[in-house]
Amino acid sequence: MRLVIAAVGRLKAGPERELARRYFDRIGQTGRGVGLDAPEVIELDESRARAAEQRKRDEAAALKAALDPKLAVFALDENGKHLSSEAFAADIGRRRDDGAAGLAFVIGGADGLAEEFLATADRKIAFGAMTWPHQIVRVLLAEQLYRAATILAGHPYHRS
Ligand SMILES: C[S@@+](CC[C@H](N)C(=O)[O-])C[C@H]1O[C@@H](n2cnc3c(N)ncnc32)[C@H](O)[C@@H]1O
Repeated sequence: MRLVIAAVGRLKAGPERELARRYFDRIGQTGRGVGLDAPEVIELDESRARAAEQRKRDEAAALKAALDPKLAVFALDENGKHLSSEAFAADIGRRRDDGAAGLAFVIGGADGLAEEFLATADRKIAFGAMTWPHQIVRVLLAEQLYRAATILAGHPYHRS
């Protein structure tokens, strides 16, 4: 099953990019045995519109255009649902078993994701109630996807 990370904003060369890449590589290795592909990353430029609402609308349109409509959309949003790592892994496993084409995990830019985009997402997931910078969210997501792959594989990385 495809795993796509779509982000508004580019991750510059540096520690966050390196760490996310390290987890993506590990997902490629562990995921192979449990039917999960190595994540594909799509990075989109932030809109340069003057008004925040317009920037969010532009970014939502760019995300819609960039995402394969066959993918289920998991929006990362601080107002989303708090999930345990086991529940996150179980959801991914269920969708894989149901024959889903793939999942797109969407991270907003400095203004966040537009309400209209969030309203059409299949799931909204929060990594806690606090607001994180998109670079950190990408690393958190990479680690949780790796953890999910290890949970599905029965690998001892995750200890509950
Ligand atoms: C800097 S935050 C956006 C800021 C915030 N929405 C606002 O308008 O002040 C950038 C992106 O990181 C992700 N993000 C930040 N905190 C998060 C959290 N606690 N849980 C999940 N995603 C988060 C979301 O995708 C968000 O759109």
